[in-house]
Amino acid sequence: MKTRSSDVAGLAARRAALALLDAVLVEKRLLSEVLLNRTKDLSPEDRARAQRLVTEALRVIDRCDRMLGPHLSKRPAPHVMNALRMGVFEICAMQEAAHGVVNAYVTLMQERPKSSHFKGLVNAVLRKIDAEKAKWDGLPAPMLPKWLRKPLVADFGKAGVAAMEAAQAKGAPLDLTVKSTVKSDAEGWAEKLGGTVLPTGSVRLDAAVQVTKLDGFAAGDWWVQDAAASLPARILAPEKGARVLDMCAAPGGKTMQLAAMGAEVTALDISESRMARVRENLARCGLSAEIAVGDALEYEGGPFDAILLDAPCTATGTIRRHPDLPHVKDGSDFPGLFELQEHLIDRALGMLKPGGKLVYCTCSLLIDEGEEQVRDAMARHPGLTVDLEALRIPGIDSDWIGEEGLRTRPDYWPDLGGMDGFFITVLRPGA
Ligand SMILES: C[S@@+](CC[C@H](N)C(=O)[O-])C[C@H]1O[C@@H](n2cnc3c(N)ncnc32)[C@H](O)[C@@H]1O
Repeated sequence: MKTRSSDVAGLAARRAALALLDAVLVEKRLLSEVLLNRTKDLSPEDRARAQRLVTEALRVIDRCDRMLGPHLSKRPAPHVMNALRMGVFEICAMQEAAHGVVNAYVTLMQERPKSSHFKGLVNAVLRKIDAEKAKWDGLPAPMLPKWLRKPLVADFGKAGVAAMEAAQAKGAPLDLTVKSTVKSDAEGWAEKLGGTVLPTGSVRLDAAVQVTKLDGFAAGDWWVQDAAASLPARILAPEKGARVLDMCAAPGGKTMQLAAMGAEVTALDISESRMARVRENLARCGLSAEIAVGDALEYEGGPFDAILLDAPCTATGTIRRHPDLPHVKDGSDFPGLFELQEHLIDRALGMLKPGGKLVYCTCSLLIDEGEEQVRDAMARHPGLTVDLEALRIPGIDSDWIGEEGLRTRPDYWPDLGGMDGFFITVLRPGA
């Protein structure tokens, strides 16, 4: 996706955003899989703009379709429909001046023979949308697709799911984990970067900042990590020198927390390419860990004082940051993940020293990947217990802790900007 010499300001980013929206909604590709490749010829500013446009539009695509519905007697081809959606999003949600938006999407329609004869439709519909943009604020919050909504309603009720959907539509702020575990350091960085310290110790900034330009990034004084994602390592809280296996480690946020706490960490992951990011992150932050690439189910190591198993999962707890996920997935690969989680738990329990602990977590909203996994593991491993006391760390509301572990949700901390959905527990094998 190249910038063309004839492009007016903003057109290159819009062209890329539209191509990315096509990739998600038509090709069913995750943004993380296509973003770098499809924006590689753009300037860093245009790439950031394209990413922001498509991500924010995806959060409210449902609302864009509601605005468009009355103006379309039949749905046009996907590329045209996506251009209309981007136009509605820019006019209604971003409050951009309509003439610039209309011109941009009409120009983009003209660039492809198959869409060029729809330029009149795009022009006419977007102008009508501009005339009725006041309706936008009254539209209901976007709903999750049925395949995901149904199991969530069964677990959290309709009101619970509606609260999560409202939180997901708002997006996510940017959270940092400061390298030191001393609270005053988090306060110092919050002051320096214009953020706030959250009850659990992360520093929260406005999401619109460019991370790599911030003070402390290059020096590795902190790294980006959602507040909820920082909890498993805070809960594991290793003693200095403890042998800890981070069993599914890449890209390494939790490895770095554990290493910064003084643990002797072995970071294991099946993906060589993702492991390269762990190496880079450790180097940037001046931290060290033993690196192992391989399948955790076949890994022969240990025994360990503690194991962190941040298992591969549906990532449904991160939809506020990854709004492409519900459009790309359909739930068909979920049972395979649940089975893998079960095998990984069994493997982890077999690598612990007597008296050791397993911190199991998933960035998922599904009970099958959290509470249900714990109940099943207890049935398979007589004597296995949940250490609920270990979950009671500063900033954690005791209402979030159930019999099987700690559950966070996107609608928690509503006044602070929410948090990712996670399930975290501490398991201790019997003697
Ligand atoms: C949720 S991510 C881990 C995130 C990481 N703990 C962090 O905080 O940055 C899950 C990871 O599991 C890895 N994975 C999947 N199957 C695996 C297996 N059989 N053995 C080891 N790692 C695996 C994936 O490559 C992925 O990096």
